[in-house]
Amino acid sequence: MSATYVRATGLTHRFPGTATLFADLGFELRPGRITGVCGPSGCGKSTLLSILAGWLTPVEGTLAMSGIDRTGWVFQNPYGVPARSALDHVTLPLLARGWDRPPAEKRAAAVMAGFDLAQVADQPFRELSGGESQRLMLARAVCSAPDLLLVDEPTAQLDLSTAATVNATLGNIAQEGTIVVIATHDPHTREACTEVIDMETAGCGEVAA
Ligand SMILES: Nc1ncnc2c1ncn2[C@@H]1O[C@H](COP(=O)(O)OP(=O)(O)OP(=O)(O)O)[C@@H](O)[C@H]1O
Repeated sequence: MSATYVRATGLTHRFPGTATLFADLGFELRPGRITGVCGPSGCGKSTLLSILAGWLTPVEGTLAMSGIDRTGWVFQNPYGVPARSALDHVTLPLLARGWDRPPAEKRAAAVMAGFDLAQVADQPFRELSGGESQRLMLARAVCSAPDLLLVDEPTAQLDLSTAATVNATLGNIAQEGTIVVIATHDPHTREACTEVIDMETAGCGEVAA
């Protein structure tokens, strides 16, 4: 069985005509770890997630990956089908993976409970609060069983206690063997991570030559 990892070497990025966001960033991501991408607003956290997702090529550096067949992404802004129930959103990726509906709904309900969403399972997406919608996106991502899960600011819209539930659940997902990467400036989420990529020390704010 080959090892699963993501290894970044010398990652440097800037957009055309802008300052260097980060320079010579090196790190390794492994299953079971929960890695925080931390730093102030605008320092390039979402940009680094886009590079990890393969949507953006860094201006310098390399990304080596092994064993990553499926990448999940949970955006800062939740999106869903307004009239469809919350439970349906989480069941769908399981059906897409070949599960029958009854076990898929059972599994989806259990994952939703882990994100403190049991009470909104039958509500249409349009009736969910911002924080509920965002947690729903996390539950949906978990059910697509990614090897690499990229999460952008999961606790930005949440109160302290719900944020703690989300942080604990992300930790459980990592323990099940998923590589979890979280972009955050929430100090509590940072504490819940097993490793931290500190963008502030990686060239944030440097001016391009
Ligand atoms: N496609 C693009 N072209 C030019 N500039 C961009 C592009 N995408 C992002 N930027 C700029 O790059 C900088 C970093 O953006 P990014 O979204 O990665 O920051 P962030 O650390 O995730 O911020 P936040 O915490 O506010 O979400 C910002 O100044 C942004 O305006």
